[in-house]
Amino acid sequence: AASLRDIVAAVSSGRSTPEREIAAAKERVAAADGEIGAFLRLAPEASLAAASAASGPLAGVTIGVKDIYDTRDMATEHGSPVYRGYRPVADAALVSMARLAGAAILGKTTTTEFASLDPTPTRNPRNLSHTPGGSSSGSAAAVAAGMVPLAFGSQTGGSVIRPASFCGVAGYKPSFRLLPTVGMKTFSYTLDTAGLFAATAGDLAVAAKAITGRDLAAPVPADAAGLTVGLYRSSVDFEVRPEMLAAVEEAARLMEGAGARIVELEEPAALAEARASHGIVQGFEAVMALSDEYRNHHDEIGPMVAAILDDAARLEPAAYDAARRAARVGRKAASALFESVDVILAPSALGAAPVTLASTGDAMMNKLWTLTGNPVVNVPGFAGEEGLPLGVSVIARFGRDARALAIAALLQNLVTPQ
Ligand SMILES: NC(=O)CC(=O)O
Repeated sequence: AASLRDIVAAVSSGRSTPEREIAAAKERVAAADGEIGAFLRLAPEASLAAASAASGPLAGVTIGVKDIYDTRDMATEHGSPVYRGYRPVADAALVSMARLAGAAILGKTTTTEFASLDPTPTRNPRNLSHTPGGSSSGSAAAVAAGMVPLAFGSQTGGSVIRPASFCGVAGYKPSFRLLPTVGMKTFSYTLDTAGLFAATAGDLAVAAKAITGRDLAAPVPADAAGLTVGLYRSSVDFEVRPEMLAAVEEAARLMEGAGARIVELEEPAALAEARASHGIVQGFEAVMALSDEYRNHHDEIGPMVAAILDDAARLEPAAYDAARRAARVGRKAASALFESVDVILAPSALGAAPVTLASTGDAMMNKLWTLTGNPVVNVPGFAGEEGLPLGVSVIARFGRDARALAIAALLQNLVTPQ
């Protein structure tokens, strides 16, 4: 299927029209989604007709939106029976901004309940016996299957970068709060981050620029001359499968071959402690954010999210405050890392997608960077066992999203030359 940039070029040149792109996307969903299950529902014809007449930098670009984002024209159920049939009055901010940029919100994609851990029925398009990852399961799968060129996800632990890695697509977890989470169901209000999926890092940059109006589509360097790239050695690398460690090494070798200086970065203790504090921050805030659902619908919600809330309900405020202090110290340590390197390379997941639909995998490789708020881009194209994809994360200093996207695009060009 055509990439986002191909569609934008075709529509702006008159070779295609938004109406044709929307019809083609609907056909792709009808043809592929029966066995994948990425979409929950498609937008009403009136909305798609309005999008067919839209103009703007994303005219003709169809988007799959994770069903924790409010949509004015479709039910928004948060992956939960508690919200069955729930109809918001207004679009979430990011949805509204995408419509203003001319995009067509094609439909809602599956999410784990409240964007936590209870898996959806969605399958990995690369191998249907494997999980697509979570919590943005349908968004990653819809892009990986070529149904839509762009999808919205979110990350509180690893819910953009991990499914992007499992499904072999580019994923972007922006600097914390770069994209608004207004109208997106809250799980943890100091962690929840709106994110994007597309075929390539270049497509992500064009989408992010069009939606935000920020100059996030910086020119992609022809080579890595002058770049210093940190090869991150975390305190939990013993949990990473050898094939993923090899993929990160390959990414470093490719960058070195393109002129980068590679330096090994041992994880500072402050970042190991910050990673260990993520669960306490996440759970304590989720018990408050979901207080009504937890108390009035406890027996209806999924067993995994219920267990997380049961555990977190026992946390004392002092424990949460200590975890927040560790997070703040971690953010300072993360900032110090970037005094010596331009970007960091690290695993996007512990390995390839597990051969199960009963779990969406483990956020171990992602949750630190969600907590520190650094921009992360998953670069697909590394090959794991059984032909399953592996992704490598390009991580930049907080606020340097254009740099993260540009260097990720460079790495992607090295991994899979265009
Ligand atoms: N929402 C999340 O990020 C949870 C996960 O990593 O699966």
